[in-house]
Amino acid sequence: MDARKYVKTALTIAGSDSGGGAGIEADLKTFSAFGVHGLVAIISVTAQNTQEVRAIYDVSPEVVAKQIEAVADDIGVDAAKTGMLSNAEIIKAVARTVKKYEFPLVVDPVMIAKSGAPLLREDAMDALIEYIIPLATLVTPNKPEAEKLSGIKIETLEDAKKAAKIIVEELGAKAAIVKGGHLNLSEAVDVLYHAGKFREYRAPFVEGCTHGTGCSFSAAITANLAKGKGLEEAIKVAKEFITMGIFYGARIGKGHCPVNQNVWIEIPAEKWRVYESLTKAVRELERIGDRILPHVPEVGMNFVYALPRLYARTPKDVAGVKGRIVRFGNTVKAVGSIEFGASSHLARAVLKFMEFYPEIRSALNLRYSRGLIDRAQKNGFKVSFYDRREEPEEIKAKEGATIPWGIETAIKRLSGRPDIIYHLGDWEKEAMVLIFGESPEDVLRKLKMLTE
Ligand SMILES: Nc1ncnc2c1ncn2[C@@H]1O[C@H](COP(=O)(O)OP(=O)(O)OP(=O)(O)O)[C@@H](O)[C@H]1O
Ligand SMILES: Cc1ncc(COP(=O)(O)O)c(N)n1
Repeated sequence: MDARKYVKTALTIAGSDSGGGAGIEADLKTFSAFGVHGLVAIISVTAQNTQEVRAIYDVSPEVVAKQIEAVADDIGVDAAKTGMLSNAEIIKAVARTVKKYEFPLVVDPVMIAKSGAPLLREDAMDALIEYIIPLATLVTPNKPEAEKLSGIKIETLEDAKKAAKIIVEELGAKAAIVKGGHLNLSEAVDVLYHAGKFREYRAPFVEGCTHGTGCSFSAAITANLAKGKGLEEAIKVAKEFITMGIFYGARIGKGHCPVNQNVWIEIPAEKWRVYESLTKAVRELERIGDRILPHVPEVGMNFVYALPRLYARTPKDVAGVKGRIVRFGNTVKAVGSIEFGASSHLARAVLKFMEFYPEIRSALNLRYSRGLIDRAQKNGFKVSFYDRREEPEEIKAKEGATIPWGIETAIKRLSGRPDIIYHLGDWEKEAMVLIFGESPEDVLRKLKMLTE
């Protein structure tokens, strides 16, 4: 068995961005996110950050060609993309070299960086059109790039369609997708012209980070082509990938912050870690159920664990026990399975806590008793509380606002991070003790100390 055939490879022919947001760096991270081995031919070194491009140093056309040949001859290329190509001599060398091989080629016709710096010389535009576009399996221009290539002004979706068609029928690309990031529409719509037909890809406009969107989007398409997906399917996956990457963007630097390519694998991986860890802890809780029994509230107990702070935004990002944990004979039992979004109250308590202390991602609730609080204090835990009778009217009137208000009030009351927050209840509201910790294991450790 030759295991090598299970590893797919994608090549990026592009410039390096020292800020790690766009170019070669964005492409490699994207390839990794899709489980594809990344290969590179660096055409230029840029000294760049989120605010500006400070210097550009182009690699010689011969060395660019040699990089492509070195990897294609030995390793093999399942799909390739181009990004920043900088000058006409590099463009000609790239065209001459890729022609010798048969891999699909995605062309991202990078012209100007988000920060405003030109990444393609004015006099290289004709070379791009003459030598590179006809070799493209797909061209991925944004609005200004599509205007330059097609020669028409783009304001509407219809204009974007016309431009995509011109790039295919007049410039000789196999397909073109005009991206809607710079179009003033209500959604981020990209229009593909392929095999004589149009297809639209839509996603909501999201707030986040957009440096390197074009690079990551075209790299995601390339990675999926390398994995053997058809063009339209590869674009569909790339569109999902880029929307998530923008939404959970890496908020670094003082200028345009970069897309977060890690999200694609990090969220599923973290979800699994959370699930495994909470499952183990709930099992342990059931094992020591006899001593927990007296502390189970009338409304039942829950045990929650949130995704890391960057990904924890709503109760859907927090795992808990469906149907809660209840008294059962002489022990306690989880009613349902562990699911994300299974808890509302406790999940909102943890989400609020994480705004102050991002490392505290887990919590469990017990019935209040003076004895528990005394033992907590004896064990050296930091204890705080809130009083529902002090809740402002406007908070009371807002659905779901009491718990976040309570947690914030309790945290601000104390100097330092609480381990435990309690409240004494109110009309028809049971008094409760909440134990917080970094992980379910940490919460269990505290719980054991309180109930020994
Ligand atoms: N705010 C946003 N929300 C959702 N999708 C977006 C947003 N901005 C851009 N996109 C999408 O991201 C992809 C890249 O499009 P964009 O037009 O930003 O490319 P670009 O200008 O070449 O990117 P860059 O120059 O930053 O590398 C497209 O699918 C586009 O629709
Ligand atoms: C090396 C390199 N390649 C491409 C871009 C375009 O990305 P953006 O438009 O997001 O700045 C860039 N800034 N740097």
